[in-house]
Amino acid sequence: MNATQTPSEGFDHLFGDDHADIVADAPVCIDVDDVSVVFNMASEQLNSLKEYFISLVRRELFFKEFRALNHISFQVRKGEAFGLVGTNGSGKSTMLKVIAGVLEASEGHVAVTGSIAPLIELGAGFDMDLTARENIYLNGALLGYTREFIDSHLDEIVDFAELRDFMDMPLKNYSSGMVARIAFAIATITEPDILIVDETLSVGDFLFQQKCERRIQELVESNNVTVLLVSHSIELVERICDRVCWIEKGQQRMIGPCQEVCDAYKALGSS
Ligand SMILES: Nc1ncnc2c1ncn2[C@@H]1O[C@H](COP(=O)(O)OP(=O)(O)OP(=O)(O)O)[C@@H](O)[C@H]1O
Repeated sequence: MNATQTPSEGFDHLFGDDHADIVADAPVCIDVDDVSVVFNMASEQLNSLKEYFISLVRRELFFKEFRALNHISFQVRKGEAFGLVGTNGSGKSTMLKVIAGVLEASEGHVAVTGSIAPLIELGAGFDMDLTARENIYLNGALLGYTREFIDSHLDEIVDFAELRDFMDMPLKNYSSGMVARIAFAIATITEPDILIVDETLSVGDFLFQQKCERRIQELVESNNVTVLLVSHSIELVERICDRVCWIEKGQQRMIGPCQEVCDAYKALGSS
């Protein structure tokens, strides 16, 4: 399937390996239908908030439109591991934010069935002044967990993150890798319907990255959890994903079986 195909066309024959075959008949749980995202950006370079307001009051401030996503369409089935690849600034995170409901599409629609655990922006859903323990409850509540549920799973979360000695330290004193550990541990303590993983894992050390990858693989193998993965590690995408969508400079370049799309994407480097 290429960028010009509609999402409902030519879908089923694209699955290659065993896991992909298993989920090929599952119901669609993410339907991205002709989505565009347009950002308004100030057309002049303004150096301070003061300059901005003066220009605004004088009606001298003009905006130009920037299309971060241009008519993107794809469907993801329940239990599928779906990757998004593309070079820097191509719109992958923007796409994830629209799916997670953090950002509204300027045009088109996204329909999502099920609960989402979004690991998109590191620290989103956390209060850096609170301790890690307090943040586990705060972030857990945002993911829909009750206090009783967190109480009974706290040890498991802390053990997975391997940060038992740091639970009463404010999160602002954590390194980015430590924040990622807490965020990943909370998000995957149960099986969310949809797990969205952006570059969150890249700040973790290699041991923690391996642990997260194993956990993601377990969730994928359960056939119940849909995983949406954005990573610049093409090897990680190749290991985890069934299908991949390549978005380049806001345009949908290619969608299909993981290896096929990854090979085409990697060929960018040799052209
Ligand atoms: N709030 C915003 N306002 C204006 N432009 C934005 C905003 N958010 C993103 N953009 C722009 O949209 C484009 C796509 O950004 P996005 O973060 O989705 O890319 P990406 O593919 O995830 O990039 P990377 O691989 O570097 O993380 C970029 O040019 C970025 O500057």
